[in-house]
Amino acid sequence: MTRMVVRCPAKVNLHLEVLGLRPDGYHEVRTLLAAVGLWDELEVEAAPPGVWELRVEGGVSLPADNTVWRAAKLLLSAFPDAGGARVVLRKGIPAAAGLGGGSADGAAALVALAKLWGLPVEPGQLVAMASEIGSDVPFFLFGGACWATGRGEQVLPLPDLPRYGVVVIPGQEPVSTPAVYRAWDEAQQESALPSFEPAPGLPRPGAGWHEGEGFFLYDWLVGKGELPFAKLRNDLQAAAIALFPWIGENLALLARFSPLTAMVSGSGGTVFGLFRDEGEAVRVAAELSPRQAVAVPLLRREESQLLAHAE
Ligand SMILES: C[C@@](CO)(OP(=O)(O)O)[C@H](O)COP(=O)(O)OP(=O)(O)OC[C@H]1O[C@@H](n2ccc(N)nc2=O)[C@H](O)[C@@H]1O
Ligand SMILES: Nc1ncnc2c1ncn2[C@@H]1O[C@H](COP(=O)(O)OP(=O)(O)O)[C@@H](O)[C@H]1O
Repeated sequence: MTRMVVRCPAKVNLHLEVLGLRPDGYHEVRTLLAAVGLWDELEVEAAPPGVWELRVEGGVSLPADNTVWRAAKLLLSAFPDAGGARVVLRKGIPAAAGLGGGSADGAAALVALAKLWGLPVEPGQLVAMASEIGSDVPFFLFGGACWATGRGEQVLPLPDLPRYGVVVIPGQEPVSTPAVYRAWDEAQQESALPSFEPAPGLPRPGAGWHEGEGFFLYDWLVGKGELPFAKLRNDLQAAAIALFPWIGENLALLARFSPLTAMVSGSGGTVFGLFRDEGEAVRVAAELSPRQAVAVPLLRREESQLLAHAE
């Protein structure tokens, strides 16, 4: 294999609980992540050892230490003789929007370069490298719908969701994830809640797990019901809106169309609405078009497998 093109999907957080600030500076979260059909494209071509070139297309300029380069560095430090690469990253996913584009690119770079260089990477090693790149990166190795805990890097794959239609409004300016988490911290201090001490591996009642009720996705998981739309929420939403009031305005616009649920994705500024099917999502997006709204499908696991799209 000397050349490969991999498509990298975006994600939305259908549910995001923030449990508290951890001693390591990250926040303990529980989140329902779902891959959606909004894509970046990563093209990798084999080159002699020592050659590394990355061209980014799509009007976005990325930091030198971007997620694609970080993926390559991790592989090269584990396999120093792996080789070189010429890479083109075509950005279709808006950056710093809560859609996980950088994380998807990092995961795609790991799998594409490992394949290109023929590296014997163990699955566990790949997941460990992914979590080193970023908290949301392991999710993209699994795709579909996943429940993620810890700082978001501990991922449990879930069954595919029904074919809901999603309308996303990406927003008008980049939103910094650390700034939104900091705003969440400040809001907690004002309400004088204690900070969070993680006890890894132990389910904690009160978040996702409702005492007496069990895991709040249980009925859906065992095929006994719909997603619990009324219980889905994003704990970062208020902080994101406080920093960027236009996020709240976009949310209000979506709410007019009676979605099953509508919320901020991750730390924003994307807001999304969930609709019964793709046809309804397409009609809503057409009415919201001045706000750059797009209708995107929720992807089945099979459709969001990174290598499944390799040419
Ligand atoms: C909010 C979420 C929800 O899925 O997504 P985005 O809005 O970024 O897409 C994630 O928690 C973002 O994950 P990700 O973007 O991978 O974050 P990382 O690169 O690991 O961390 C960037 C910074 O965000 C903060 N951070 C991130 C994850 C986490 N659980 N707690 C944090 O406090 C920290 O300040 C960290 O230095
Ligand atoms: N491959 C990449 N694509 C986009 N942004 C990247 C990438 N690598 C690093 N970044 C940096 O990560 C930040 C967050 O990007 P992104 O993953 O798009 O958003 P979010 O974390 O909100 O989902 C960007 O502002 C950018 O500086």
